[in-house]
Amino acid sequence: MSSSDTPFIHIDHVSFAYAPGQRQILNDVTLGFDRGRVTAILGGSGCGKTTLLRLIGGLFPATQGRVVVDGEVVDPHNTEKLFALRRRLGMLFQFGALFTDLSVFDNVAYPLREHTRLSETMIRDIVLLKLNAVGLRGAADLRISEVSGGMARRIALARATALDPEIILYDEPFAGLDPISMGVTANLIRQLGETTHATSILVSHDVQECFAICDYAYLMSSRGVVVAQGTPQELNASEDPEVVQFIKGQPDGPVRFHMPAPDMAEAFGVAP
Ligand SMILES: Nc1ncnc2c1ncn2[C@@H]1O[C@H](COP(=O)(O)OP(=O)(O)OP(=O)(O)O)[C@@H](O)[C@H]1O
Repeated sequence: MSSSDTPFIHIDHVSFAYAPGQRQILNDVTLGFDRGRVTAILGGSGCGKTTLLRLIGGLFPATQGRVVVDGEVVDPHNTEKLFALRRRLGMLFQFGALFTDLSVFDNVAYPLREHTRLSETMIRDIVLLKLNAVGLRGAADLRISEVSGGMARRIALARATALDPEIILYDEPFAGLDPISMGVTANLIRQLGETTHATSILVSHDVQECFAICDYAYLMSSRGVVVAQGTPQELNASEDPEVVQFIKGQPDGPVRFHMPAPDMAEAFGVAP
């Protein structure tokens, strides 16, 4: 969050557990997302990044605190408001989640057919425009089984932006991609944000890809707290050992590689 004003999307002192008595995934976290900016939420596996996206999308209520989008508190129990919020959201799921039995064209057309009453001629024009924006207009008639992983991610991007969302949530957009496809996807996320003025939030553990395209980033830890935040330049310059360890991908540092576990000898039932 670059200013002290209330941000467009505000996660305000949120704590969260999936069920009463279960492990607290988020512990009093506060994050802000400015309108029209690309903000990254970084952190190791299981630290609650996807959970944060679920709270923004109203899939679960915060246990404590509140999630505010454009001045409205997100309330999963208020179906009408939730529906209105979801119309403003585009979501790129981990690994794309395309319909494998549909063509590329039909995948991108899907949200338009589901959520609008546009004519097929209009839908065709929009789909081709969206595919063109990701460089895949020529692939419209292919089946999903015929496209590469990198292409699939771009098709998923075209689908996520089909309804011109104001907010786009990206869950691990670089997972499983080769370095070239990663770079292409990263640039597309930036470009789509710039051309549509969407507010983009991406969760990832690919630090350098995110730093290349984001305006601001939060670093979460496995304790379910925000350990650092700032522009990529600020975070790159940080001397905080936890930040340095995460950014440089070092195995040793304040964050332990091994989860707490019984002694090896004890676990294997052999005498020490
Ligand atoms: N529906 C659920 N019910 C109960 N626990 C869950 C549920 N979804 C996730 N969790 C747990 O919540 C924790 C945080 O998960 P989350 O998916 O938010 O992490 P993440 O940072 O996105 O991780 P990754 O990078 O591996 O996707 C994990 O320990 C996970 O096992």
